[in-house]
Amino acid sequence: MLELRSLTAGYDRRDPVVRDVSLTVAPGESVGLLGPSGCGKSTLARVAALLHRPDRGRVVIDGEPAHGWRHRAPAHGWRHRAPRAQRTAFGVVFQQPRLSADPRLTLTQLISEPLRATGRAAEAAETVRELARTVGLGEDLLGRRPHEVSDGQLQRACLARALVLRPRWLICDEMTAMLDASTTAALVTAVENYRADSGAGLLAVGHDKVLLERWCDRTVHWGELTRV
Ligand SMILES: Nc1ncnc2c1ncn2[C@@H]1O[C@H](COP(=O)(O)OP(=O)(O)OP(=O)(O)O)[C@@H](O)[C@H]1O
Repeated sequence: MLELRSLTAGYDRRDPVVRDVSLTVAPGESVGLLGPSGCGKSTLARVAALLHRPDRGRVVIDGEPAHGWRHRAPAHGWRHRAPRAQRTAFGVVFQQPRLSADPRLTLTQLISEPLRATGRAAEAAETVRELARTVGLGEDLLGRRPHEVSDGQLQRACLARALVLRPRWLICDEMTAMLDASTTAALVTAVENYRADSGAGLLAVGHDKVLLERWCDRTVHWGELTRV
């Protein structure tokens, strides 16, 4: 179970963008979270994936409260305080692949980066080939860098990277917002194939009601999440 309990979060403690929001995703369940632009969906998604520390409230992962969040450490860049088992429980895909892909890496390096970071580089070659097939990325593209591929191709690589550690929870934040209909369908199918195989739960955040209602077991609207 992924439980977001009474979360308050934002960028200014005096004026949080997420206020007392609660949401639960059951194992294997897919939940679509709908809301207008700027309401705080991305912020909530980042808190859920342990990338942004909430001001108040808890994230509870399979009964275990989250212990730490990613934070910026002076002179060290980003550091993660959550235990590895908790942070690798999540695979996250964001709206803009170019902002979340290091331009110096080839797609193979990009996809396998979480394996290298967790001491599993030896598995990279085979796993990347397999995942490239899962997300519909031709092998000829794997040696290219982000500026040499399209947004859709790069987003496929970002999805492959999100799946590489076989997370129990997937958080897709407007994953397909800038993509055409056929790439959207391919990415949604890749996520669903992975979920059917792994039993992972999904929180898909977006503003496309038709897409999320078709994709997910249930959808909730931002306005329903705040306790009254
Ligand atoms: N890093 C940041 N620093 C300060 N304010 C931010 C930051 N990121 C987002 N915000 C503000 O927080 C509010 C919520 O933003 P958020 O991205 O969570 O909304 P959203 O619902 O995901 O919007 P969209 O659908 O447009 O992506 C907005 O008013 C935004 O300007």
